[in-house]
Amino acid sequence: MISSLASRSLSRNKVAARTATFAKSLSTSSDNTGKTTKRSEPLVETGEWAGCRRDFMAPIGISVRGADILNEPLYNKGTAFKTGERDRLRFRGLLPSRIMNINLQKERFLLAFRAEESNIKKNVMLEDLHDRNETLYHRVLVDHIEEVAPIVYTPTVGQACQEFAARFRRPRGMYFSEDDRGQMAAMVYNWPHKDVHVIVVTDGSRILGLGDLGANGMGIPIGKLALYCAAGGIAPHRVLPVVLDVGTDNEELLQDKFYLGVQKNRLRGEEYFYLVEEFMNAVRYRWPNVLVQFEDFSSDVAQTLLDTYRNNQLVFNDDIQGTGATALAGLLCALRATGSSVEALGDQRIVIAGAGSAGIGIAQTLLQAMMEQGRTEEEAKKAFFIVDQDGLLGTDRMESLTPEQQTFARSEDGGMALGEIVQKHKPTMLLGVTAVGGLFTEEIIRAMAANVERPIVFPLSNPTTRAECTAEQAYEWTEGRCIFASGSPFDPVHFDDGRVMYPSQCNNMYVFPGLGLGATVSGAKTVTDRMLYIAAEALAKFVPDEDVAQGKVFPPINRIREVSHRIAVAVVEEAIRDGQATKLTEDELEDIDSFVARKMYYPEYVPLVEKRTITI
Ligand SMILES: NC(=O)C1=CN([C@@H]2O[C@H](COP(=O)(O)OP(=O)(O)OC[C@H]3O[C@@H](n4cnc5c(N)ncnc54)[C@H](OP(=O)(O)O)[C@@H]3O)[C@@H](O)[C@H]2O)C=CC1
Ligand SMILES: CC(=O)C(=O)O
Ligand SMILES: [Mg+2]
Repeated sequence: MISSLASRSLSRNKVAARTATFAKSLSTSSDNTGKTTKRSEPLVETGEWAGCRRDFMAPIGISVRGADILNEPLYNKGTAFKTGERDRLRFRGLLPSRIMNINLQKERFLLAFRAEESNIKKNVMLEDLHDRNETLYHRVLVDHIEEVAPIVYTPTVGQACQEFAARFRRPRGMYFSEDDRGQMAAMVYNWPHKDVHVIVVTDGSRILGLGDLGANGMGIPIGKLALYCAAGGIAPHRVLPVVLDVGTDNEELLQDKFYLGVQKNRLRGEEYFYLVEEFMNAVRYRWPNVLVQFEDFSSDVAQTLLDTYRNNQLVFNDDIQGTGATALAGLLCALRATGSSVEALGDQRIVIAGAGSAGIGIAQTLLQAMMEQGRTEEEAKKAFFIVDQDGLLGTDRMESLTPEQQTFARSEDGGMALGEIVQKHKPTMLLGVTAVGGLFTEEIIRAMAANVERPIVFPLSNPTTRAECTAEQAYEWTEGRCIFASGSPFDPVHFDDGRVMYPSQCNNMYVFPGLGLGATVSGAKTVTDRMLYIAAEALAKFVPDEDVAQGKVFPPINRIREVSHRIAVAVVEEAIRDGQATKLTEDELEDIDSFVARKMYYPEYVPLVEKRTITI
């Protein structure tokens, strides 16, 4: 598949183009918000990845005045404000005299951060920084993403959501509830930033594998958007986290006197969909080109919402589509690790435990990939064994299955339990998206290992407590033979004989930032299935053979900006092929790598000027 897709990609030598891009990207600069300006002298190469670092920054014109600037996290630089700027912006004397640079500020923050042992307290420290100084916050994320991602994202974000009300200090994002019906188009103007590019919205109904957390689910859009900025290069003033607060069916929250959301049972049926529709119209009214990412909606509404908007608005569902693309990339690399061709995907026997948003999203994406490789749908479907709480999806219960699940229902063995399926059908791949921690028992994993030399085991549920098995268990029960990737990160596993196993993280964080960047900078009108497929292909290609040989089937997290750049370029190219790219000029079309690189926000301090003194 990779080779067939490659032949369809734009006809140019990408390696040569990337080299040329580096030189070219150095002769333009950005105002740190993606706006580019021409410059006559090239910069000195910094040794950093092309497009990431720039030593010239156009000033930002701000309307905030004097001391208020210090309380505005998007502009605040704290002790890094230089003397001239303190004078010019009229807050000289309000900061201690010593002037630090961003690296020293970061060092100081990390010292305290690393001294803290509790991950949830680390999350609070980071959120406090987010609320004080966004540039420094994002710089910490960019430079230390591997260390910090598990704190702002899974697994710690799960606990942050569970304790959201108790830890609430300052608001971030927007909330829309039934009481706001009829007001939403006006309410969106309360958001202080006029150029929003990406919204991540949840209704809190299925937060990771933790169930219905209602309005406490706000932690998820905040965490996802932090990754959009740090990993995907979307500027922080261009993202908006949203909770549709339609109530909760979580009894504990309904009784909790400190719960911050609407304390009623969930809105359902027509009224629910009307509310979502009003929200979608409102955001589209103020920001016509905004990308809306649906996140952690329970499966009874997730597919319907996606189908309602996917063909005429710029939306995607991360749990269905982003996860599908990510899993496809990981499984293609896993095939490489077993010594098989990626074209052998359709020859696999794939058991997916979990038939909800993620399980069916993965199955649909794999099915599409097999068809790209030349299988018919009928042939490709035979590879799948999908299991829910009632066992294998079978044609004997078609009427209780969704249309998407029906595609994968098998005529034999309907209702068969997971363990029996593994014994009887000898799968080569076992994926878990059930949110049931420990579902992959020793017996199941040992049965996989008895049938296949290199079993592929992906327990993808989040957070860590919900993983179907741990990395240590999977490696131990397969004598180190399995290829392992999990939704939340696990540490390397050391065997007594000196071998070290490297678990990978298979999480949609590898896809959504680059996908969103590519879709927004190209001015795409919709997110097509093909864009997701191309994103998967770009991600899979990013993993070098040396890593694959060690069983690593995803790139290291600390290369996520490069991954996002690569995915965004591929998405832009696909948007062009598909006639979807509405924003690109001739110049930009000529060198897409450079264009995308220049659009990526990089967190560093830019000069600030009061708006009336300069026209920006
Ligand atoms: N790694 C990643 O990037 C991602 C991970 N996820 C994770 O995947 C998990 C599921 O998410 P999502 O699909 O949206 O959730 P859903 O609630 O939509 O689906 C869960 C599915 O698991 C099934 N299930 C529950 N218990 C069992 C069991 N004991 N045996 C077999 N199947 C069972 C449910 O069956 P039934 O319908 O019968 O109840 C349902 O089909 C979550 O933990 C989430 O965090 C999600 C997206 C991305
Ligand atoms: C990763 C993700 O999107 C989830 O667990 O829901
Ligand atoms: Mg999710």
